Amino acid sequence: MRFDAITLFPEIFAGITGHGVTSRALSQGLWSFHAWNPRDYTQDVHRTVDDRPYGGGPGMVMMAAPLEAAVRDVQADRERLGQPRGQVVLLSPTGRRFDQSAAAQWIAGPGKILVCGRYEGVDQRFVDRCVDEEWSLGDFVLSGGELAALPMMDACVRLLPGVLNDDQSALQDSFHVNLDGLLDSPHYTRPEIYDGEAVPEALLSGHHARIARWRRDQSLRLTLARRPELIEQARRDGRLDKADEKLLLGLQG
Ligand SMILES: Cc1cccc(C(=O)NCC2(NC(=O)c3cccc4nocc34)CCCC2)c1
Repeated sequence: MRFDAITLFPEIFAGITGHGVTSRALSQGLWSFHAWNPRDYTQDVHRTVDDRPYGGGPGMVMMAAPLEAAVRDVQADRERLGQPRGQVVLLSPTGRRFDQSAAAQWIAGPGKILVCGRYEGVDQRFVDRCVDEEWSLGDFVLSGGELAALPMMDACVRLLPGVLNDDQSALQDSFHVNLDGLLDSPHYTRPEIYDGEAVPEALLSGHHARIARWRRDQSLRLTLARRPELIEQARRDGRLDKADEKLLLGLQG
């Protein structure tokens, strides 16, 4: 899988290319990454990439020409290497909401060309001419599209075969970080007593059935409290057993 990013701040991508499982996967050739800076595609001495918005208003807008020139260069590079074209994605607050199923869709394809906006956004003529899809990380204000691209790329790379080892990928199965769509139960590690606080006794018992029951109960309690809609979904999917329903009945009264 190949990711390309069109970005004024390529160093931001060190967040995943330089650290952790995604960095190792990169060096193992399980995916590849190329950053392309629109500033390298300017013609003027000041290397201008932004300008004031027509119609007035605050801030600046990224100009179409440097962005388009960068995208065309990426496409030429992919073509030169005999790689498939790949969709041009604009990270944007007006885009489709990214989620785990989107990550699964993305890795099924040849790899996206991610256009990261800065300032107030990008010239619409660039969007109309070059952008195939718009995707959003969520409804909040960000300083740049890079800060949405990173988590999306991370979610995709983790799904690639060979990136995670077996037990890590077991956790990876459902995006609630839990095998059955509920929120994960609390985690503990050494020391057994931390500043006077002990580890729940069930986890020290060595009884696997008892440990599994404790973890399940904790997941149900936490999910009921924070994401009750996931309980309903699990119920509809028939993923709650009698013991689960008994506990929930006790909690919901
Ligand atoms: C809710 C809202 C409404 C209007 C503007 C903004 C806003 O934050 N505008 C600033 C920019 N935001 C994003 O790119 C961005 C933001 C949020 C999620 C995203 N998912 O992908 C890219 C994303 C656009 C150009 C530079 C950064 C946010």
